[in-house]
Amino acid sequence: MKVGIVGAGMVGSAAGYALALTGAASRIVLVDRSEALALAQAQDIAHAVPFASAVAVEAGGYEALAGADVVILAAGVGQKPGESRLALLERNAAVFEDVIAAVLRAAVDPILLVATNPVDVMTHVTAKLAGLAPGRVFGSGTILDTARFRSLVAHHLGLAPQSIHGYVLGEHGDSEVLGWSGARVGSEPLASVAAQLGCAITADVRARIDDGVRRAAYRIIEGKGATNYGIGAGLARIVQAIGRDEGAVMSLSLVTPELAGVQNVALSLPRVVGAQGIRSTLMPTLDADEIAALTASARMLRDTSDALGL
Ligand SMILES: NC(=O)C1=CN([C@@H]2O[C@H](COP(=O)(O)OP(=O)(O)OC[C@H]3O[C@@H](n4cnc5c(N)ncnc54)[C@H](O)[C@@H]3O)[C@@H](O)[C@H]2O)C=CC1
Ligand SMILES: CC(=O)C(=O)O
Repeated sequence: MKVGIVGAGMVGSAAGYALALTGAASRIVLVDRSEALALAQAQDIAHAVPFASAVAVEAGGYEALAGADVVILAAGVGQKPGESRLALLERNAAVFEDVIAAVLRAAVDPILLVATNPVDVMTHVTAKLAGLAPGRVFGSGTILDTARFRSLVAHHLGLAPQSIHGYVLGEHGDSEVLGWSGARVGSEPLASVAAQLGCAITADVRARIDDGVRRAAYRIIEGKGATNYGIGAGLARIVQAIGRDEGAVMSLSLVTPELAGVQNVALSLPRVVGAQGIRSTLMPTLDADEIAALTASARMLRDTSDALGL
């Protein structure tokens, strides 16, 4: 599978590296407005290939995206310390005006996978600019927040994150909703397992994990200026699910016709991913507080999209 990556900075290069290590792509093309950066990243990733899987890694202009099955969009600005994702919207929406047109001049009917923040509204911007079939334009959404949630719960219980099943929903950002009520460990409800292991999820534990998920990006950006490894791995995992036509369930952002009375809003819900992109959505079972929080998140995103005329 040929995968294009537009934006060869911290996120784009981490995605390329993860794709090379996992073998989720057979060909990776990096494109950036800085040709020198794209070339340097491609060469550096290519030097990992002898230790990893057989994948061709190159840099090029937009024309090099011809034949790409999936194009990851990671171009634009990231947050400065203390800055919210939504504060990036105007700058990154302007970048996408040019980027999406250039991608679609080269690649025929690709799947567009948006990582640029604020990822939900940027997914909506991309869907509108691209005009591709629903399901072929979607965002990484809360895949990273879900990974953070699973990691922190796993750490509290002393278990593997792979055995924790639960999703973060709504915005990839400050209004996101941790789906505590539906979270399970193996096939058992989280609260039951936590009690059996003597690691109850008290209000304090819950607040600490919520903060750890919701504020992770702010803390990491304070420390190293960007986040990249988690999202890079998440993007590669999504590409893998597309390439293998897996039917994997992941929390991803898609323009959703209606949620809790809010129309036409891009946000994350559990989505089923296969060769054609997102093939369906699974409505999660939530408690009353979670429904209220998800509705508020959807309304906020809809209001933000309104401001852009989406
Ligand atoms: N969805 C998620 O979970 C995450 C999203 N992000 C977002 O990903 C985006 C990229 O972040 P970083 O890689 O850290 O930033 P970065 O600054 O390291 O890389 C961005 C790259 O985009 C390129 N670029 C800018 N305008 C362009 C254009 N018109 N055409 C082609 N290339 C262009 C720049 O030259 C730069 O190399 C940000 O919006 C950031 O907030 C970051 C982490 C997680
Ligand atoms: C930057 C960002 O969106 C994240 O790490 O969650």
